[in-house]
Amino acid sequence: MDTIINVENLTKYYGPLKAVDDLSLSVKRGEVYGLLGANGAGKSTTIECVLGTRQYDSGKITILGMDPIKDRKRLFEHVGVQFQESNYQEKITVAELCKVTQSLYKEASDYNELLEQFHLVDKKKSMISELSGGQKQRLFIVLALIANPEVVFLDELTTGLDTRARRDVWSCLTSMKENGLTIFLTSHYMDEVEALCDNLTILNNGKTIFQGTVEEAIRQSPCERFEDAYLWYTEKEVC
Ligand SMILES: Nc1ncnc2c1ncn2[C@@H]1O[C@H](COP(=O)(O)OP(=O)(O)OP(=O)(O)O)[C@@H](O)[C@H]1O
Repeated sequence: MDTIINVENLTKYYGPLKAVDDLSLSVKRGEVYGLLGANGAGKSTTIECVLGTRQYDSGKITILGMDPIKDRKRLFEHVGVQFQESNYQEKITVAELCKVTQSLYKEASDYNELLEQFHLVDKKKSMISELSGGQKQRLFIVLALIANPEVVFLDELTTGLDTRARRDVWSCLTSMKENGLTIFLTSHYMDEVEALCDNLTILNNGKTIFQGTVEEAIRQSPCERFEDAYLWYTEKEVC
């Protein structure tokens, strides 16, 4: 299986703060990879470095065989990113935003199909400002997938979604994974990580404190449940 993302000894400082400390990880094609850790652990910084939108101090990153900084333009043809709300103007309809996004890519997917999959078809004519938090979140995932990417980055995947919507997003992503999509995600929900992730890294203040599968995380801790194991790794909380 080929490697889609390879990070070797990544270190990133903000002034004196070491936000990412000697991180190495590797993501294979068709894998769902989770980057976990409390607020401020260094997840977003890592994603930005991998995408080439943030300079780093040392280490080596390859994504789809490219250097994220040198090949940033070419890279963006093959990568989907779930941006957060503040990046969009609100007085534009869902269909208009999808169309604009589609026009940015050479090999875009049919957004109508994606809107259907993510239960947003009946919102096509709605302004972004009229969507609920959960509908916006689902739209951001659709926008990330319009590029027909080989790898998609989903930051805080289902924050703000209700239980039904979370399950629907999980099943859509699982079927996309079965079609070969590689998914790199961050999440604060351990049930989601258990449901989706093949492999994961847990960060704590920029340092890697666990790498492996959910099962390995449980096995290498004194806990029986993954959520307890996660807290044991990050806070040394007793199971
Ligand atoms: N632009 C910046 N300038 C200075 N410090 C920053 C900057 N961005 C992030 N940091 C700091 O770097 C550390 C890692 O932040 P980062 O946003 O990568 O964490 P995170 O794991 O994504 O957190 P969250 O779960 O809250 O999104 C934090 O201590 C944060 O305050």
